[in-house]
Amino acid sequence: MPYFTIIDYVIFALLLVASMAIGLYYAFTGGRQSTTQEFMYADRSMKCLPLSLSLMATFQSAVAIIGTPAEVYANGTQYWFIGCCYILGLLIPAHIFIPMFYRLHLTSVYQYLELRFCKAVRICGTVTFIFQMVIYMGVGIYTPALALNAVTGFHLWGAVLATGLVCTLYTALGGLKAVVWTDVFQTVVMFTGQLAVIIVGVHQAGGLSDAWVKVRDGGRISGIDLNPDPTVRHTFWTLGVGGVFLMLSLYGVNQAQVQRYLSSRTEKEAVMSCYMVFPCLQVALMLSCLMGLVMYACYGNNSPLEQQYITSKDQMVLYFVMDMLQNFPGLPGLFVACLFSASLSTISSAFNSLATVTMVDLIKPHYSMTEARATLLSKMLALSYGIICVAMAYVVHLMNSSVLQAALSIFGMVGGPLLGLFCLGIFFPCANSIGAVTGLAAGLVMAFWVGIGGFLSRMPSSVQVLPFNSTNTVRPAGLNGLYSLSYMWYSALNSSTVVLIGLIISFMTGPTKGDDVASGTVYPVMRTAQSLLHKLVKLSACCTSPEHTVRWS
Ligand SMILES: CC(C)(CO)[C@@H](O)C(=O)NCCC(=O)O
Ligand code: NA
Repeated sequence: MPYFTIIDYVIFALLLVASMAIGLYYAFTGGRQSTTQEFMYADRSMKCLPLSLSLMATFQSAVAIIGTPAEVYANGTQYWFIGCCYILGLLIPAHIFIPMFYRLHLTSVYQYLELRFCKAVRICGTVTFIFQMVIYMGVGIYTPALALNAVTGFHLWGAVLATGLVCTLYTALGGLKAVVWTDVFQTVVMFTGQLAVIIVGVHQAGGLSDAWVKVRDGGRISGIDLNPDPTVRHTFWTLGVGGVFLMLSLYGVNQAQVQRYLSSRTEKEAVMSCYMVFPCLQVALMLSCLMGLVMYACYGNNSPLEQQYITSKDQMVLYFVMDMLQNFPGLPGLFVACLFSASLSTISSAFNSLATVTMVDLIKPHYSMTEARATLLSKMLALSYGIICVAMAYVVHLMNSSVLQAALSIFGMVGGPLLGLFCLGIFFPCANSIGAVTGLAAGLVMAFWVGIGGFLSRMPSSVQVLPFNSTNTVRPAGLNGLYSLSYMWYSALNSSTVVLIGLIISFMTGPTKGDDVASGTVYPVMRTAQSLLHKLVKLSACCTSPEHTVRWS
């Protein structure tokens, strides 16, 4: 078994110490985290560069660092096409969601649901979000610890507890300012670690051109797959189009992200930060896909998994790092720091946003309290979610699934219906509260039906039920067709279900009249389309008229 040197331990410890120091710095400077405005919204004074790095870091955890290379190693670069969905997936939040939420001056994104519908819808939204983030942070904290344990024998629960403790402390002490600035620092560590491993890996594979020949001959460079079959896991359509809905649920209506938009100094800066996520995400995606290719260049088809050095795909990256970097003391430590950086920046955002919604949406409306009291309680809430996170890690420990698919499925199954709820409110003025609640419930039922059905039907035991050789040729029919839907479509399916059912129920129970909708809570689709068309007509007239006037006058 590969081992860790003292330098590796020191680098890993430095990451935790530096993150803690940033937390302490923001606990004792500025307003000393004495108001909820500072603790939750960094006094609404953030600039766009740190915000954009933090926005990217929130949903980029060890899951992506470990899962993406494993995916690319096994199935080639098709997954890279998910980068296409970042365009619409960020433009729509930047021009529709952010301006609306910013102008409403919300205290949490779920307050929108109360303004547009009623208090009950707000609470349903909040509870759904809490459910989503609690599961996700369990995956986030468990993933790096498990990989480290499997490959180096590092104590599993020691790693979970150490990271959980440090992260909880700096989040509870330093508030959103600490969360954002540790995200910035951790992003730098994350990129550096990945880049170092890629460079050394290419070197081990015999240089760039050799590495290229190996991955090309191994068939790992995938062309664009335009197969319209929605059951194929990764095609351009599932990734580039299904992915847009995933991105909207994460970057458009997720509290962790909206909280960052709301904490920027100006609306313009909030929109800019969303734009700047685009290059950051592309770099992150590129690094993790390249890592998969480099792994293939080094191992070819003799994967350590096949040779039984490891027991699951998700241990591959760390095994590769320990295997290739044995002679570079410190580099394994740097990569482990990179893995944990990715996860720390995710769970700290989860703690802070969970504490915020619990306070703002569930507690404050029902109990009046002083500002000092509220701030103290928010810090206690952040601490409690830290403990819940470690407990969730144990729950994830009991399940057993590929981490990337697990995380993205959670986003689709719980985040998808939430996205649908917001879209129902924003784009359909006629939707009413009963429609919203029923729609959300229907979306969640659909999500768990298809999600769990799909999970069970892919279990090894049910594979044996199917006749031999027929799995590839016969398309699954009926319910099995639904169960085999690519997990990349979950967000789209579940959000559309909410909108559809929401509209049907609204019409049955009396649609909301135009005048009854609170101002600023509905996006004027028709008006925007008209003005866009108008501009387009004017523009084309401008381009063509000079010649025409010359010719015809
Ligand atoms: C959320 C996306 C798809 C955005 O590229 C990506 O960061 C990803 O695959 N994340 C996996 C989940 C995680 O890293 O925790
Ligand atoms: Na992260």
